[in-house]
Amino acid sequence: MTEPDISTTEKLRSLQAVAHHRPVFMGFVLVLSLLGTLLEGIGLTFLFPIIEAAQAGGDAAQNAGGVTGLFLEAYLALGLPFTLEFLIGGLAAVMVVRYSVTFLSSWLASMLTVEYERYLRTHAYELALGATVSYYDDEGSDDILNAIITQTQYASGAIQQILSLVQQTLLCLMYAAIALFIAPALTVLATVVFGGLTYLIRHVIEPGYTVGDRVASANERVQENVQAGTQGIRDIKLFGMTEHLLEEFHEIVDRYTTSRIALYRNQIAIGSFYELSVAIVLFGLIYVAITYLALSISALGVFLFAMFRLGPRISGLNSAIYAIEGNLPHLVRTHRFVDRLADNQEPDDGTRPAPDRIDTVEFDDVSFAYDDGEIVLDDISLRIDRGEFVGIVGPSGAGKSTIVSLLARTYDPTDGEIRANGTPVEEFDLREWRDNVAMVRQDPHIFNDTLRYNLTTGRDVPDRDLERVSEVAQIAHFLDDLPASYDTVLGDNGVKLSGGQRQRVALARALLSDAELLILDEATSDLDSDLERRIHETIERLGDDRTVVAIAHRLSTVRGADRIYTVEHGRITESGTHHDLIQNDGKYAHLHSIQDGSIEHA
Ligand SMILES: Nc1ncnc2c1ncn2[C@@H]1O[C@H](COP(=O)(O)OP(=O)(O)OP(=O)(O)O)[C@@H](O)[C@H]1O
Repeated sequence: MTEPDISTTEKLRSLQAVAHHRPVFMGFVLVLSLLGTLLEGIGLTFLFPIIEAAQAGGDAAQNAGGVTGLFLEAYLALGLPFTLEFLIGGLAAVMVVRYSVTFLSSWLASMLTVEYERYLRTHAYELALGATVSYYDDEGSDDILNAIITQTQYASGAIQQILSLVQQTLLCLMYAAIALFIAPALTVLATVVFGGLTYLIRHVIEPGYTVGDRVASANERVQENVQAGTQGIRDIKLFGMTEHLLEEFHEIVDRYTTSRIALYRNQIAIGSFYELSVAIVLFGLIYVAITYLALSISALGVFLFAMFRLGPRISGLNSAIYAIEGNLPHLVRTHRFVDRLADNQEPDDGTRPAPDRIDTVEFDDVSFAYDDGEIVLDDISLRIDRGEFVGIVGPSGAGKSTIVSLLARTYDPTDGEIRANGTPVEEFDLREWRDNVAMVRQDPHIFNDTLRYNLTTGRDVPDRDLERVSEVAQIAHFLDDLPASYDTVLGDNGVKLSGGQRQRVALARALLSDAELLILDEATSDLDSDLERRIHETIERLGDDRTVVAIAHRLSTVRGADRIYTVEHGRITESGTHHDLIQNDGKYAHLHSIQDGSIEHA
């Protein structure tokens, strides 16, 4: 899926969202950074009394004016001798605290980063599980997977970079303030030169977010390609698509690699070029300071030291900004994705408890169109009573599966109403309603877990219930062939089972749920007719409490139904028992005659 361009407002909104995540924790890290900066400043100004003490032969107190005077007062207050040894000791103590504080703030910042990644992933996954099926139809599950697994990882990197940016900015401001205090004119000159260099570099090198956006979109495509390759491996092999897929993969991975290298190269280039420039500029400043300004040795020492420390910080600042820009596209995409998920949540406005017993289900003039707007169901009206076996037949694409999707509320009607016991189904709590509906699809999902897990979906179920449904769904027939019986792992999407065995597992799973409505959407199509007939007979014998709706192309599947609806082009064109419909001599009779082989078909 192509993403629209990222606007500045969107970037700011994303950064704001990051800043609002755990604001107290973040505030604490920032306070620690500020403390680290102050301690660095104190450490730096320690150079004043140290140089002066060195010049005075060990005792700085003789000459204690200005900054040194402040240190003298502090030492007197603490009852410490104001000598070179104690000054160096003091500086060492300040540095120990300073670097301990920096360690703590960096550690907490990395904790925040990882924690933000966990938050983003969990939040996105929760929303993804609650999103509508039509959202999945539009977005594609591979994009959703990529957004949750990969994009969140890059996106969370932004939090650490933002904190590092703040740290670097504070340090820069502190060095600049000290330098300004010592030599205002020289500092202004240095600021102009450094500012000019920053401007130049940022206009010569491609912006971080442009390269970052290329990385993000290449990354998405890598994921799509690999997913197609792994999930569709059988068709890929059978249709000789390996080469084409690999060719595409190489192309995208090349783009990903070049963009990522460019991002790192630019980041390093900014750093290196800046450090070189700073070194050269500093020599110029030293020359100006010595030749034209009458600075004391201690002031000159501190000024130069501040400048030497400032240079790499400004370079670090630029790199941090570039890195943030590189990660911004991931962050913005992740936030967009989360917003889209939030906008596409399944409705939860139904407040009534769903009925424990469903006596009737009615479709009243129900029409439906998917997102593309084309009418798929047109004025469908039908009725299903408790204990009935209802069949739905019709040509491919007629709308049969859509009818039962509406019943399970995977989608809601565009027009008309579906009622259960006279109440519109939208008024029921969605989850409770779905507990009433057990659907078995033609191609059910089998979890890469044991047969037992696939039947119970993780619930505690007594063995006798397992055996009961296994008998009905004819699982017992192949159970002995499985090496560990119910505890056999069935492989990725049940790869170790045949199509018909997969269908039987899904059928048993549905029967075990004891839902009021059992919906079979081509659920036994992969079984031979004899096995299918036996399963259907057993299901029909389960009693009057079991309401069954079965969609089938093979008409023998629904031959025994209490009522059969024929659907054509989204409309119900006839209904009745098998006998009625044969008498009616309409579409059903026609399909029946084809399947019986009594007429030739083109
Ligand atoms: N998720 C979807 N988004 C858009 N259109 C869809 C979607 N699912 C189905 N359709 C369209 O709706 C129409 C009815 O599809 P449906 O699956 O209900 O038919 P069906 O009678 O069950 O077909 P089949 O017997 O082949 O399974 C088809 O034209 C199909 O292309």
